Amino acid sequence: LSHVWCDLPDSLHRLPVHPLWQSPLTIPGGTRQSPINIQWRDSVYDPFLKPLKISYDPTTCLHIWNNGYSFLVEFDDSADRSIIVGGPLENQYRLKQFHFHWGAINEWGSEHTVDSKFYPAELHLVHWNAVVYPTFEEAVMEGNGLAVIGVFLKLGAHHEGLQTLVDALPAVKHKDTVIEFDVFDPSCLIPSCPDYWTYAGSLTTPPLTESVTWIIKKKPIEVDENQLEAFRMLLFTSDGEEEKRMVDNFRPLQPLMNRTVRSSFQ
Ligand SMILES: COc1ccc(C[C@H]2SC(=O)NC2=O)c(OC)c1
Ligand SMILES: [Zn+2]
Repeated sequence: LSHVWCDLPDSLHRLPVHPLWQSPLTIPGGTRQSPINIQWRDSVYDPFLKPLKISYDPTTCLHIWNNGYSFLVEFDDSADRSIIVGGPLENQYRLKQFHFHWGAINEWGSEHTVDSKFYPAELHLVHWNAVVYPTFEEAVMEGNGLAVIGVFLKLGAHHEGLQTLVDALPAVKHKDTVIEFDVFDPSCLIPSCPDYWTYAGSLTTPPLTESVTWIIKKKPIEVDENQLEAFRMLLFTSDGEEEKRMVDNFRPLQPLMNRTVRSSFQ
């Protein structure tokens, strides 16, 4: 795919939301692309799925960074201090970063859909298999390299835990800005209900590699309108460039192809 990216005129490469990224493009020959629609009635209960065990150390939190696609909260992943284990996973995986995808309006914004319904936003907590692979970059290229927990956000009550994050966003309004963010426990963003769906998929931004075990929580978290609006005030563009609001940073749905979505619940 790298040849596809490099033979586009530079002007195209510089678009904040790369048309190829937004297109229904799947990796040529890709058989496990993400995101997908989760058809509840087609998911298969797997009694052998374990509960997902989440243990994050809030002091591993490093900074918030606007990378021009989303805003990322990054963690110190130099040791097994913030990890997940169990669920569909064979190994434990280390937390590297979390970020969100959202829409310009509340009618859409999530990457995955449930019975073709969009949520206004979706949280992705990105973990990598440091048991088997020496670096994150290598894990990104391997079928069992990454595990991403997806959490849907729905419009409702104010979310206290999210607000500490929202209060920091004006400081990372522009692409390539970063601020220190040194104590945050992302488990406050994960519903207490243990139910999830899981399937084999991919990154949803370039390099789109098919290295992600997706764990999508059944229950959404509730956030209020002001908190969603705070996401929409971020910019794709750098300071000094013509402002483009950071909205609709989600990839189109990809074909399920020969995959089954399993559920941890009946
Ligand atoms: C070079 O490695 C990468 C590149 C991009 C992402 C972020 C993608 S993947 C996802 O779930 N959502 C996103 O926006 C990544 O995350 C694991 C890893
Ligand atoms: Zn994502």
